[in-house]
Amino acid sequence: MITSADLRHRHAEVWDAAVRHRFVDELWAGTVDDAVMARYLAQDALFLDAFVALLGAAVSSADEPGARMAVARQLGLVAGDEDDYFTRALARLDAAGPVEPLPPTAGFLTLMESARRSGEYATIMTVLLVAEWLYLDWADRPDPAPTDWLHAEWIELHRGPAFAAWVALLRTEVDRVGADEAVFARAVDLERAFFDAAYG
Ligand SMILES: Cc1ncc(C[n+]2csc(CCO)c2C)c(N)n1
Repeated sequence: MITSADLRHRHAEVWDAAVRHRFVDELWAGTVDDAVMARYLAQDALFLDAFVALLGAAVSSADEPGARMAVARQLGLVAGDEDDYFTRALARLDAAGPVEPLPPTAGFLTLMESARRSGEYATIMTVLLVAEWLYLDWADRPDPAPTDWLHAEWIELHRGPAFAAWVALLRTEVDRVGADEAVFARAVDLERAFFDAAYG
């Protein structure tokens, strides 16, 4: 069975392009243009809603009580802290209005909906794994944090021991039940395209 480590290795080129994206560099440097940050976060709010639904599907389809409880705990966290950041960030950027999904967002919404409808725990967990692991990877730089809370908190939400433990759980689960490689590759492509789209 293919492991999460193999998958990341096989798709390293696109993975690394996402993790070292201009958006990530600028976020760390605290120099992301407000218009770029607003476009990114408005799209990510759409992403996040489908992501919460997908976490619900993972809770529902888990084949093991310990894993179900761990995913349910994470679902509660996402609905709390992360939602609070979006509310404050979008208000500050004057970007709280409704937006249409750009193509990478639409691609993610389709991928997540199809995983959710499949009810396949392995497929659902593969999408969650890419979304969380790739974010942990870019947020885990040793660089000093930017000073503006708008940038610093977006980094803080994606690193630290609790978030790393959640990613470790996703890897363990995907390694246990078997990853869906096509879904993994599609999700990595979409992560890179999602950063590109923030630049219009
Ligand atoms: C396009 C896109 N991909 C991945 C994430 C990462 N992510 C989604 S929900 C969440 C909360 C923690 O479980 C995290 C880290 C994102 N925000 N946007």
